[in-house]
Amino acid sequence: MTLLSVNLNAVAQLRNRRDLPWPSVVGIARVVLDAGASGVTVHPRPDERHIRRGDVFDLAALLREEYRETEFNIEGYPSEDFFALVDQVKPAQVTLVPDDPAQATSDHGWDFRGKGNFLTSVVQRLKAPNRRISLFCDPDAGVEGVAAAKATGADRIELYTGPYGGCYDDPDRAVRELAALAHTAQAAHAAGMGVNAGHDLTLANLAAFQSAVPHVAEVSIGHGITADALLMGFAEAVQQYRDVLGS
Ligand SMILES: CC(=O)[C@@H](O)[C@H](O)COP(=O)(O)O
Ligand SMILES: NCC(=O)COP(=O)(O)O
Repeated sequence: MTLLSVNLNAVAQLRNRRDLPWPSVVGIARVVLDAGASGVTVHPRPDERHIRRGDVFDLAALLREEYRETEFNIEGYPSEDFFALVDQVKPAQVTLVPDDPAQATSDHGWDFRGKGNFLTSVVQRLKAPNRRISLFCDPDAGVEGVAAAKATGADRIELYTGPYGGCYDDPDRAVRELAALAHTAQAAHAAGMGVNAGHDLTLANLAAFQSAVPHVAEVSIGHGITADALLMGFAEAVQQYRDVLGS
């Protein structure tokens, strides 16, 4: 069984088109949590192109007051602003990504060997009771990359599934991407690390991913499920993704 955390970035980006409060990020969070999502994910980027700091605090209050059994996952680059936000919000999970502020989206995992000392100090600074630290991880990190990730003291890796998601019109490459993801997931499990996954997962590619890649505890999905929700609504979309995940 793999849990589903719904990323609300795309909802916030739609809201930001106008100086108006809808669609409501908190309102959609309620819908997806009521539909059985295990939590919500946000990636507050420095330019606030989608999720704003206020959204983070509003969502933290919602989960603390109304959805105590669910998890808040905050993604971001470990800047001083990010540390301060995490200290104030105290999410259940922090997912660290090596993103430059100018990046259009997250498109690579950490260089665990080259940034090992940096990540070790960051993980130690973020460690707290009831908080999990996850590191964004390239699909081909393999045994050596996972060993370097483990050495930082992080709890989990998050498999970057963007290259797999981009194979929607290339089934042969999709098989190769899944093999790399499965190898790294197996290595993480053997090393005693938890395995998350995310980026460009969709209803169309999730079943093959779920069949091929072992030990995945949680997927965080935003862009694809939002596209589906425009057609079927978020409650139905969450149910269909959960049906595939068995959660
Ligand atoms: C880390 C990752 O792959 C996504 O969670 C990220 O949140 C995508 O960011 P954008 O929604 O800004 O593309
Ligand atoms: N960590 C991946 C995530 O939260 C959502 O990524 P995407 O589904 O919006 O590509």
